[in-house]
Amino acid sequence: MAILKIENLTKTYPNGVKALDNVNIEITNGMFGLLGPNGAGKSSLMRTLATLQEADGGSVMLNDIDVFKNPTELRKTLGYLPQEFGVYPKITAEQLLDHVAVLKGITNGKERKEIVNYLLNKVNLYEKRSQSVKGFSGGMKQRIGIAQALIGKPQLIIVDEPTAGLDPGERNRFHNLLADVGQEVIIILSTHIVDDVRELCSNMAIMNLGKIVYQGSPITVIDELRGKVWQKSIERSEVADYKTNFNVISDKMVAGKPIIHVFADANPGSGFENVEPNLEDVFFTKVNLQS
Ligand SMILES: Nc1ncnc2c1ncn2[C@@H]1O[C@H](COP(=O)(O)OP(=O)(O)OP(=O)(O)O)[C@@H](O)[C@H]1O
Repeated sequence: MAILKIENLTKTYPNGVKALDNVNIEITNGMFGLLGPNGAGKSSLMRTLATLQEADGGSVMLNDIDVFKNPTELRKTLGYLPQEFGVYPKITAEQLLDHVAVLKGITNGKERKEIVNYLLNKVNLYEKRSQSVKGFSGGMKQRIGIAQALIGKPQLIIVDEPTAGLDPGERNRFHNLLADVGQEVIIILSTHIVDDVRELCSNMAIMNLGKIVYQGSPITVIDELRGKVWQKSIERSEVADYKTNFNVISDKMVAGKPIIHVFADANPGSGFENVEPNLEDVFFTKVNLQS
């Protein structure tokens, strides 16, 4: 079983932005969701774990590998799918995987061919292996991206905002693929899409303004909110007033009318009804009410 221990991680950019503010997380096998709004610091954390940028302080251990002291060791066992997966203009799917396999130190040509074919099949792109990756759809690009991340049997796989820009069908296929990669390794899924985490992850953390504001299972944190989320349909002109007078978690338009969710220990007033909390409520409670 793999364990990733992140301790007291800090990073302040030269412009003064504190992107990582004493981050502590422990992650074991399976899919771990890192949820946060844009600018929360997720990419900074992912890039630091992938040894693409240095932290100012703190430590990261993957089993007995000290990631900052021994980045080369970490890279041997890392699969990384960055937010923007850039590819060379003319390269085919097969050539791309072969190239990454060379970079990961698989020097034997026959072995490389076997791995490349296995992965092309696994991500359902074998038939497209001779096509230029540049012309792939968003979903196909993400699947070839995960295939390259799987080369070399990594213990830690990091995927940064993998479903942004995918249509629902592509998103589904990508989810199935991630779930299929299995429970053998640590997969960190960084996203601002609450549904991605709800559907895939047994453990998660919520990040905001460089800090971890929650870590645990989605189910536990939903249980903690039970009985405390109240819903009311109001007029558009009333939204600002309600935001001033109540702990409004979120407001959403349903059939042209705003429906607000309010956080309160007891019924906040007439017209409110208690509703079953969802992960989106959790996310907005942690992000909006604590910052
Ligand atoms: N190279 C950099 N120099 C200066 N500031 C940066 C740099 N990279 C990120 N930031 C800032 O650090 C904060 C965290 O950014 P980061 O990209 O890590 O967040 P994020 O949660 O991944 O957001 P997004 O989903 O938008 O990528 C933001 O305020 C961002 O503007």
